[in-house]
Amino acid sequence: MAPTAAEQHTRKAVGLAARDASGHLTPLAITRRSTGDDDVVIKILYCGICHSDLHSIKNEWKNAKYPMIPGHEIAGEVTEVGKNVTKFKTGDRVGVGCMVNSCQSCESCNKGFENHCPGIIPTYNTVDLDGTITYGGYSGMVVVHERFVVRFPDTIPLDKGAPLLCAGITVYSPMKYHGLNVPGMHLGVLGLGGLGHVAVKFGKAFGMKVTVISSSPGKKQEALERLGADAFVVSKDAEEMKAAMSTMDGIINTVSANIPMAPLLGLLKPNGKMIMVGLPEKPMEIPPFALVATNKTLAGSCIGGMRDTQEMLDLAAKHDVTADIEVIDVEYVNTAMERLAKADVRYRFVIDIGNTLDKAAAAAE
Ligand SMILES: NC(=O)c1ccc[n+]([C@@H]2O[C@H](COP(=O)([O-])OP(=O)(O)OC[C@H]3O[C@@H](n4cnc5c(N)ncnc54)[C@H](O)[C@@H]3O)[C@@H](O)[C@H]2O)c1
Ligand SMILES: [Zn+2]
Ligand SMILES: [Zn+2]
Repeated sequence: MAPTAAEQHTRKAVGLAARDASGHLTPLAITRRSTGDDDVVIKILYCGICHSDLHSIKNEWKNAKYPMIPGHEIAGEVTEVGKNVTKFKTGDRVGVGCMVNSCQSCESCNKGFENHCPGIIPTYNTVDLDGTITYGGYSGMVVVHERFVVRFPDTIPLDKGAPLLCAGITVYSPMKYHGLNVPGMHLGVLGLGGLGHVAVKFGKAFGMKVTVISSSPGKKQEALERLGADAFVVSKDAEEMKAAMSTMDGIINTVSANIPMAPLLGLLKPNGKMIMVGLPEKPMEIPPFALVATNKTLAGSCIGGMRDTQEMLDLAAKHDVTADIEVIDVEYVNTAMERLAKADVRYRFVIDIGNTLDKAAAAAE
């Protein structure tokens, strides 16, 4: 008789869980499934903090299941593989992003777009195919079907590489599929946070002209000097916005809050495209003329498929694209969340799980 889900989940692990919409994270003992034939067991060393983790633990998308262990920018090392696994072996440096399973047989899955599968299993806050709750990467280990594991190229450090698993693929995918990766094109990056700063780096890697559009004038110098952007427009500055009107071929909109859209759509050339990747809590108001008058496109984009995620990592290695990070201890995670809510991070917090989780868990006992 096949083992029940509970019988399969015998591997002890510890994670940082939110228990309610306060989002406060504290250690929680959990179990993960024992190694299935297609599974890769990963010792998690680093996990990035995505703004989606913050939206989720605070139940801003109204779908939280507590206790919730967030984290979908997972980097670590393989410690064991199931007997059917061919892509990975013990000791490999690997990553896991926003999903850990899908139906693996629908049209989307067959085309490599597991991110569009109606049966997608996100890395946390959902129920896996075996009926158990998924827990994310703010945790010591995870067991994942090999299809949803990617390999880090040797030159990408795991700490600076972890954010590529969500922030990287989320901006890379729309650039690829909306043709916003052409040398000489003018790309606007709206919002200079975790996603935005990686978009700037990919834009430059593709040979584009990149303009950051931000509400924070204080980020101008580092956007130009450190991240290599060509120009910086302060979205609250009417003169600067006017000067930049109708100049951009595309905009990747990474802003996590509701902001007026019409002036931003005005930055696009005729036929220009704005791709939404930010997920504010409330519906957006779009004045029809802002789109219709000069044939603009407003589109959305959700992470990316597994093949594209590996392609993105390989390209990142080739062009030396990694995240600018602040590595934190587990004890600091709640403070980091408060700072992320205030956009006070340059540009991604990454939790040093490997060196600090066990100590924090022991202290909490
Ligand atoms: N589409 C996807 O697949 C996908 C994947 C990952 C994240 N996301 C979403 O993308 C958004 C950004 O994620 P992130 O991790 O880069 O977050 P982040 O907090 O690092 O960056 C968000 C940026 O938005 C800016 N911002 C916030 N409020 C603003 C306001 N009122 N006016 C102007 N700018 C403002 C911040 O200054 C910051 O630069 C979040 O909503 C997240 O949930 C979507
Ligand atoms: Zn994310
Ligand atoms: Zn599918």
